[in-house]
Amino acid sequence: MEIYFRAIISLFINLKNKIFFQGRYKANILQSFGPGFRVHMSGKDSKIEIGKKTVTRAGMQLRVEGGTLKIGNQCFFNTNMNITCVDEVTIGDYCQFANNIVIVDHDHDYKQGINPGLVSSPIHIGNNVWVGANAVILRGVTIGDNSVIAAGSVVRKDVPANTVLYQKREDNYKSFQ
Ligand SMILES: CC(=O)SCCNC(=O)CCNC(=O)[C@H](O)C(C)(C)COP(=O)(O)OP(=O)(O)OC[C@H]1O[C@@H](n2cnc3c(N)ncnc32)[C@H](O)[C@@H]1OP(=O)(O)O
Repeated sequence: MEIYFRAIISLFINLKNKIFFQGRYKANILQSFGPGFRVHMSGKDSKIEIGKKTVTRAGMQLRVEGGTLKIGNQCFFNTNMNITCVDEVTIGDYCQFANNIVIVDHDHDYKQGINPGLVSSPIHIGNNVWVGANAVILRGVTIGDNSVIAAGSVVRKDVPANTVLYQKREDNYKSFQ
């Protein structure tokens, strides 16, 4: 029952976004958007394309300010997924995203003093990529097909296809008794 309810809500969300953002928002009608799915778009060049059968849990936020965001078919986004795009972000088919993931394709150009501009570069995520909880994917990164990003990683460099990225941390235990 819930699946049909979600499909109907998603249809309305798509319709609202299509009317509001006109040709700049394209999404297949077959989606299952969770509560709090939000699209923010500013700038006439902003574009969002979403393939079919996207499933999102609560709190997915897509913010595009002059860039292009493309999400492929049959991707799953767990709670609190957050994508901010001023340049280009592409996600392939069959990708799985865990909770609290941030994808951001720009930095503040902090070396330029107060109120700096932005520096940006595209992010490309291949097909069948699994991203663990609390990962942050930074500008300029390409993640190859079938790769895994371990929970808590900050992805700053390209990840080859068919690999697991994990960033080792040391566990330290100090007794207080
Ligand atoms: C839609 C959804 O996805 S919902 C489910 C969400 N689930 C998650 O977010 C969980 C994500 N899972 C992980 O991060 C796991 O730790 C995995 C998948 C990376 C483990 O992969 P495995 O191949 O089994 O790795 P394994 O446990 O053998 O660890 C290999 C090494 O990586 C290290 N490692 C594993 N995970 C992490 C991590 N998240 N951060 C840092 N280091 C890690 C291990 O300590 C180990 O180091 P060692 O070789 O010095 O002992």
